[in-house]
Amino acid sequence: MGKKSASVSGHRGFEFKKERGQHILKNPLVVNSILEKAALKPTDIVLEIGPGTGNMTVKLLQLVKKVIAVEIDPRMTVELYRRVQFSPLKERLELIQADILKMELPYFDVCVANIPYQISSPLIFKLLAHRPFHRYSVLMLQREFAMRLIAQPGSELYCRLSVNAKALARVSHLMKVSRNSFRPPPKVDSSVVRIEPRNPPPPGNFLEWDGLLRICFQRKNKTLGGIMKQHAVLSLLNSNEKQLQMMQGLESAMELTPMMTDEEELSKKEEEEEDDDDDNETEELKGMKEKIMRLLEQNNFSKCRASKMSLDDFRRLLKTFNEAGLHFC
Ligand SMILES: C[S@@+](CC[C@H](N)C(=O)[O-])C[C@H]1O[C@@H](n2cnc3c(N)ncnc32)[C@H](O)[C@@H]1O
Repeated sequence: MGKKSASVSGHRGFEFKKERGQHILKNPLVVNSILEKAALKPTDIVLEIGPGTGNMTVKLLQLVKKVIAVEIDPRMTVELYRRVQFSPLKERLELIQADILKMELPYFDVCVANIPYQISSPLIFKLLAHRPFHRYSVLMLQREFAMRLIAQPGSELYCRLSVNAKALARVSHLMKVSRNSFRPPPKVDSSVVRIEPRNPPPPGNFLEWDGLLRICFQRKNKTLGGIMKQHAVLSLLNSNEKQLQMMQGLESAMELTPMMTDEEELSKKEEEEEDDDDDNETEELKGMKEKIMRLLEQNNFSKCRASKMSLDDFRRLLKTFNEAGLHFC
């Protein structure tokens, strides 16, 4: 049972839980409009996340071959099952009681969902990382979050999420939905967006890409020249560079020399540790700073600010660093 303040009395007497984002779409015109814009095919397998009491699910079942509905709240799954149990449409429904963030996603063609807003970000990236690719997702999101997803460079809402979304998907705004279309009404307005994964996905290591964006968007209006000379950034790039050089050295040593015994390896490590000199660190970071500033200057990045940089600018920035042997993870 949720806290009293976090629950609202609702459908058939049970309480809607705010912490589960339980805002039921009560306006059938909105449901119809979402489904029309979803342009589903009769052969589609649809993943619905958080079917709740099933207002959208019963309509989806009439349109497609199969609906896989994943709902965390057992009271909702019971309610949804009750609605379809005597209908032939029941055969098309696979109802799974689970936390969508903790389960392995099944195969699906399209995802259609009025999701709990608090899981928007991890859920979208989970959907985009899922293989095989789905055609697209049609999701109800908090309006401001939706606007961040589609924000363009220079807009106030442009952020790391906007760039990552553009890198991995084509996102379009489908419709606005007012808070009065839900029961209980949420405190924010909503928007429905269509998110189509880019297939093939962008090449490269996503963690490194995201690492670069995190740094650039720490202060999105500060110049890259200013951001990249921070101690934390210099140390990160420096230790990644050292690690990479060590691994490259190790690879060539393994190619050229016969395997050392464990004892030989241990004594070599001890010798190396004795040679280590902490005072070198500041000198190293100074060198790293000069290297980075030169790199930014030569490639016209020093005065750039993340808030105004396009997807292509960030791609070029990462390539510039990587070609100089510098990595963000
Ligand atoms: C905004 S309501 C939408 C209900 C219904 N689809 C509708 O439009 O009326 C979100 C639903 O997602 C469910 N939910 C919340 N967190 C979830 C999670 N992690 N995994 C699966 N379902 C979740 C809630 O219990 C709730 O039924």
